[in-house]
Amino acid sequence: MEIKRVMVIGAGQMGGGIAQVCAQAGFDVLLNDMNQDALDKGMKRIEKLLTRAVDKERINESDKTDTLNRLSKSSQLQDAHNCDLVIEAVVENMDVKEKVFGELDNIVPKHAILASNTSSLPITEIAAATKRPDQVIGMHFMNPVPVMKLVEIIRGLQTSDETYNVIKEMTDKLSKVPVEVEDFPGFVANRILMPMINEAIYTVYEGVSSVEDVDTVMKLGMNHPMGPLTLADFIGLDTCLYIMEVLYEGFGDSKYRPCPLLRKYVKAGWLGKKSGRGFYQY
Ligand SMILES: CC(=O)CC(=O)SCCNC(=O)CCNC(=O)[C@H](O)C(C)(C)COP(=O)(O)OP(=O)(O)OC[C@H]1O[C@@H](n2cnc3c(N)ncnc32)[C@H](O)[C@@H]1OP(=O)(O)O
Ligand SMILES: NC(=O)C1=CN([C@@H]2O[C@H](COP(=O)(O)OP(=O)(O)OC[C@H]3O[C@@H](n4cnc5c(N)ncnc54)[C@H](OP(=O)(O)O)[C@@H]3O)[C@@H](O)[C@H]2O)C=CC1
Repeated sequence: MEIKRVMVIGAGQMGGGIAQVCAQAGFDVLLNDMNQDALDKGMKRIEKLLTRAVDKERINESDKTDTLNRLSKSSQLQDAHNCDLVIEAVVENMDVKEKVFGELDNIVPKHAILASNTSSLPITEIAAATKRPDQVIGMHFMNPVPVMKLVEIIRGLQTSDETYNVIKEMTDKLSKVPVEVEDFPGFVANRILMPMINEAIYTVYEGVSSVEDVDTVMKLGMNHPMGPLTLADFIGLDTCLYIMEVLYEGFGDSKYRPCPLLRKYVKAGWLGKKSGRGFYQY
């Protein structure tokens, strides 16, 4: 099966990045969000990043124009009726994802593949919301999508070899590096990363050190490009909390309990960079 037309659902920080790299790789892309404001902001951000790439001479003006011409906005799921692949990047919530996949299953053509950019939720369960579980797969991009090379490809229990091979080939075309991962909570990336971020939050919560100092320790001591609390703000504290909850529930092990300070910040609406306040102010 050849993929030509792609819909990306959710015009947040991940959906926008995924739509951009797909359009840059030559695919026709529909960026979908039910929130018109998010859609407009997502498109503007893509344009800004492409302009920056032109300024840095990584692409030329006509690459930028061609990429933008391959991108369109969509506010209705029905627009997926002629797409070969849909990549979902809405909020990290199983009920919302199941609803989106259930609806998509009745809209997209028979041959279409449905992928989720979920960072931790079981692909097998998302697939069960459709009548095509063999054509459902996890395609977990890293943030910021245009910069990070990795894509975790997660096979659900019923994902077919054909679906896996099409998505692996697609990932290669996006100039990303695929790593095949089994369907377990948090996959590989977040099973390792998120407990580290949660522990950094506990370190502040227990008064061991300040936010700035925890970040400095990990930046200068371990050569991490960002300290864990800056990274948590960058990912989104809501997303960090949802992932910790998936790990905690999925493994039933207290070592994954989310730090109460993380819960408190999310309840306050301090979601990190995207809301203007998290461990830092933006
Ligand atoms: C939660 C999950 O499910 C999984 C995840 O994604 S976990 C998060 C994984 N990501 C990380 O760990 C990111 C860690 N941070 C980094 O690697 C770096 O700090 C960074 C790449 C984000 C920024 O790098 P930096 O050297 O500090 O800053 P800067 O020089 O401004 O940026 C480097 C390049 O990245 C680009 N960039 C930075 N932020 C960007 C963004 N949000 N979107 C697109 N491009 C971005 C810049 O344009 C720049 O490219 P050019 O040099 O070509 O202009
Ligand atoms: N942040 C990160 O670093 C990473 C996140 N992910 C995963 O990517 C997904 C998205 O995360 P992220 O981009 O950070 O989140 P954001 O909050 O930035 O964006 C989510 C977007 O999806 C929209 N949305 C929510 N529900 C629906 C729906 N039913 N239909 C259409 N659009 C909807 C939201 O609209 P509104 O604002 O109106 O709610 C918002 O625009 C999550 O599953 C997350 O776990 C994966 C890798 C890294």
